[in-house]
Amino acid sequence: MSSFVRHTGRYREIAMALGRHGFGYLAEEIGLARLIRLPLRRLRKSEPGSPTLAERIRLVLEELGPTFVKVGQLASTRSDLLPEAIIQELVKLQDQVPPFPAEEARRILEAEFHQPLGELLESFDETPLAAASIGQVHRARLTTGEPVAIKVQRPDIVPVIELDLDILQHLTALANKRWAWVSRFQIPQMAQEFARSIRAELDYSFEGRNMEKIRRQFKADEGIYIPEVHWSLTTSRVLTMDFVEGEHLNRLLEIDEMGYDRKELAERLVNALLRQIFEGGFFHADPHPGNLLVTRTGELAFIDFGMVGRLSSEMKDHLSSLVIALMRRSTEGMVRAILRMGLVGDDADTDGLRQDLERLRERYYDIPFAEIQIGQALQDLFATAQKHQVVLPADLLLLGKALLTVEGVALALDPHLRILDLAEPFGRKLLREKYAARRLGKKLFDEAAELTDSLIDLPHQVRKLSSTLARGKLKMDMNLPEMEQFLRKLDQISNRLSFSIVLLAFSIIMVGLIIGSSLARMPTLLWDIPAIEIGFIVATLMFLWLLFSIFRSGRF
Ligand SMILES: Nc1ncnc2c1ncn2[C@@H]1O[C@H](COP(=O)(O)OP(=O)(O)OP(=O)(O)O)[C@@H](O)[C@H]1O
Repeated sequence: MSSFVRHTGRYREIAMALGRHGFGYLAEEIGLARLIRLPLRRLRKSEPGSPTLAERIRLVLEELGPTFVKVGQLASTRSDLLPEAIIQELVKLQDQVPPFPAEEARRILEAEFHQPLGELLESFDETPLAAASIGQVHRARLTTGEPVAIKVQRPDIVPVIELDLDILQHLTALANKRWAWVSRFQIPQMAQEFARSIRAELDYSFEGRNMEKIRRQFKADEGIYIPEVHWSLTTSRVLTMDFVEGEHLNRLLEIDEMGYDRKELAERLVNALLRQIFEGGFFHADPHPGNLLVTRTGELAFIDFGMVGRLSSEMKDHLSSLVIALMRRSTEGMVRAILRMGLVGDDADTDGLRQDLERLRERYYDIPFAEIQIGQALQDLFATAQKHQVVLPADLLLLGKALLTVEGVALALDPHLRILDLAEPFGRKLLREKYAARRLGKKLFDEAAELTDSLIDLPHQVRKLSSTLARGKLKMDMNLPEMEQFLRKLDQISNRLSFSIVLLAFSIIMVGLIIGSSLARMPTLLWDIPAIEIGFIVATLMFLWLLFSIFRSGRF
């Protein structure tokens, strides 16, 4: 409320922009017009100039400046929440801002490093290479003669963005009170999440650290180049890094003229992103052609690490289940993996989700596996999840978006690229990690897969059950034969689990004893210790007893 009193002017700008594009009724219904005492006729008088809802949304965001443009760009990754038509418009959002004067950039550099520019740098190009909403990039030379790119933040951009983020939070809260769908679509949480990532972009040292982390991963890889950060000339408002001399990856003609093998470049690009995702668990989340260059020496360079994604080991595990399900073309498996990855709302329609996934599976069925475009397939999956109110974690959507973007760049370089061929070794590694016990043989492997799946699913099921209980919504409509079947299954799982644990313990003891007995033939006689013999007899008896009781129960 306090930000409202101090910043009525900005609230008014927002209400007017909404009105100009035909959304005056929103400002009216959440009570914004009343708060700022704006006559309703001023909100209603203008007819929207653009025909579609999606276009009008983009125009409002563009008009409201950097914070809203960033919010729109982030929202464009939420294909789980927003319809495709809106996403298509949001991806067009560009920061169309003029550069700020070089004089300002010079002043900021001198203020940050407490030295005249002439002492900090050998030279500084006054004309920026590029200007965006948060900052602009200048080419310069260090006193050592080394060429660098210096990203300088716009003067006073932080308070402007902070104010907009405050206002956005206030308006979201008002909307949340007014409409039930606002919380159903998780809009307040989404606004908070966007605010967090926009704040992270405001501190360039975060970007520097992201860049370093990925640079470390590719240190030994001569084909991939991540510029080095110059920390002595880096702060939250200034980022200094090696200058990358090269061509952006969408300059196909120039790339051909330089004599590079486009097919090999495309493969290298896809591999580099897959390595970031699956090996590092930390990836460049915005690999559009403006952020990818091929250098004069043929390396593939990534720049702009303002937006990164992380793949936690839990998510990696779920993703591998999804990969298995996709490979087996199993709708059930896909449903299970998606439900585990996402937040399932009360009104999630799992039957509808299953039916739609079945349709999706049929659509992909005739396409040879290696020709499936993985980024597009994931987008289709996420959109299907969205349709049934399954909200997926932001990092997973960033992953989908990054894959889709790279797929677009790579296919422009080489239209015949088979992305799944490149992804296959990573998928196989994921599976190997998931079922490390593979060498125990196929039977045990399958059993383990099933068991792991049931166990992994347990926390989710328990969470679901406890929230249902908390809401007092548990309906006891299980009849007795079903109950009996359920208990038998539970018994079976616990017997298998006990069997595996005992088998493991027994094997460890046996190995210990074999080592022990070979030691026994040596001069130092450990074998003589009677406790070990007694332990062996007890373990064997316990093992036999457990085997007997499991087989007697007939539920193995
Ligand atoms: N290390 C570099 N070497 C050469 N050019 C660079 C370097 N870093 C940035 N640039 C140039 O500046 C442009 C903008 O940089 P960058 O994408 O990092 O800025 P940004 O403010 O995050 O912009 P956006 O938000 O539009 O992605 C790049 O497209 C590139 O042309």
